Amino acid sequence: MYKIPTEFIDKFTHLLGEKHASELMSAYQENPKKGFRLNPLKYDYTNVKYNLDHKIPYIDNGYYGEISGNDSEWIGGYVYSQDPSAMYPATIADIKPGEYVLDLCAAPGGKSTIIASKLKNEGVLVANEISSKRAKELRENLEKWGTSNVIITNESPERLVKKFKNLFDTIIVDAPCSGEGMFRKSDDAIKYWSQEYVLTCQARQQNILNCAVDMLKNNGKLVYSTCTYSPEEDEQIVSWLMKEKNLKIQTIPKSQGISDGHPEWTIEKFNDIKKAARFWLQDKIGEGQFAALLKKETAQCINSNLDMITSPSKKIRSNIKNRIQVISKDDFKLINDILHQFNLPLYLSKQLDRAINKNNHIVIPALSDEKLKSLHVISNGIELGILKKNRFEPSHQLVYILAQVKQNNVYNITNESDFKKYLHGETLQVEHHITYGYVLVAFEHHIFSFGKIGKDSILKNYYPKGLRR
Ligand SMILES: C[S@@+](CC[C@H](N)C(=O)[O-])C[C@H]1O[C@@H](n2cnc3c(N)ncnc32)[C@H](O)[C@@H]1O
Repeated sequence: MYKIPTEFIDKFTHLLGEKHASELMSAYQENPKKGFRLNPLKYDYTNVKYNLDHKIPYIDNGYYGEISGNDSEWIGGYVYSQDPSAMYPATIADIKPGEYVLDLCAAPGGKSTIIASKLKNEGVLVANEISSKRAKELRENLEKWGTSNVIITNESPERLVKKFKNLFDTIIVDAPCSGEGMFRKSDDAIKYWSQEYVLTCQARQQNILNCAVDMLKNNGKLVYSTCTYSPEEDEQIVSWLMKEKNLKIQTIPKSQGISDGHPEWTIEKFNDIKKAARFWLQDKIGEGQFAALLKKETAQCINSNLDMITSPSKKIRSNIKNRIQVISKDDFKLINDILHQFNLPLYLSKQLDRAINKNNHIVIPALSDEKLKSLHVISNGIELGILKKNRFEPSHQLVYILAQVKQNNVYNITNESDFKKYLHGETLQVEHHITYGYVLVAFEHHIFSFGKIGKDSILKNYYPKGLRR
């Protein structure tokens, strides 16, 4: 571990006093606290090999413990590894199915996977990430989670706000920060720390939040969180949101070990800043975290552009029709023949008539393409598969969605060595299998791929090349 900068130690000794600062500095020398969450969107999701005795109190399906990236649970998207404190911010807005939610700084997807679990495939989640490299990881994690109602964008907040004024019920800004709560996990966070960097982060956070507030609808909820301790990036930002943006801070549930915010670390000293939450390392419940919930209460009723998004005008509708190929009767039969070899989640069956053909990719969009025009959209809703000469090939994304309901057409790999071979891209010799054609492939009952069994009893490998290991 890198040496913690003296300037940082002095700053927190001044803020916390000798005793608490020294407790914090000692806690930096201990091992990070680990946690994981099970995925309630999957069928039989508690059927995992982990010890579930140590529940994290504030989060559904969250547990203290460690998982491995080689586990079938991880590979199939049945579990997500996450710092226990980092699970907290996405729980405080009490998101309900059907809401329009924006996760503005979303990669790698820790908060977005919680939001998707809460939306239960109803409503819309826009998961945005400014870095294109990190946006790819976000997509992989959200697909594995089995999300159907998500739009992944790779955009700056400034460009998003032009499209999405006054639209969202809830926005999460899990802001880029100086990472003082991550010193145990990341040497880079220590290496890059300086007071100047804290102030750079503060300015960036204000820019992001300026856009976020404009994208919230009246009465909308804003979650602001960081994994840092500096008041400049935490309480002072919340104070600025209250004073300059007129947002109202809300009471949030705090289980044992979660501390209050510090009004005395701001100029305005609003007593309500106490409603914010802090996770101190010395309280041993997770890594460092700050979170606050605020509400936008504007006097006048602002028209949201939600209507335009959900039901495009006649003119727009006809433009969309011109650009998107209608699925022909024959193609629809090809698609249906494959899909109906599996059990479909009810919401998917109900939406099949919304499927469109975009350059032979069969997609059920979460939002109309017209509204997303000019944004860099990485994915929008569900891709069911691709039409190739007189056949339909189901997409890998569909695997994770089908895993939400009980499936019968599954080939269960029975030993770890074959599991590894399949992940590597090899074919397998199957025994005693009566079905031919597409099957879902599982290990330890965790579905993670499609495969295709031929008359020669060979299971052809459909695990995507980009994921093979
Ligand atoms: C703390 S991380 C987000 C973690 C994520 N919410 C999760 O739970 O997995 C902050 C993210 O903000 C992104 N970011 C950096 N600068 C940004 C900016 N100016 N606007 C929006 N996002 C930015 C970073 O690329 C990073 O992925």
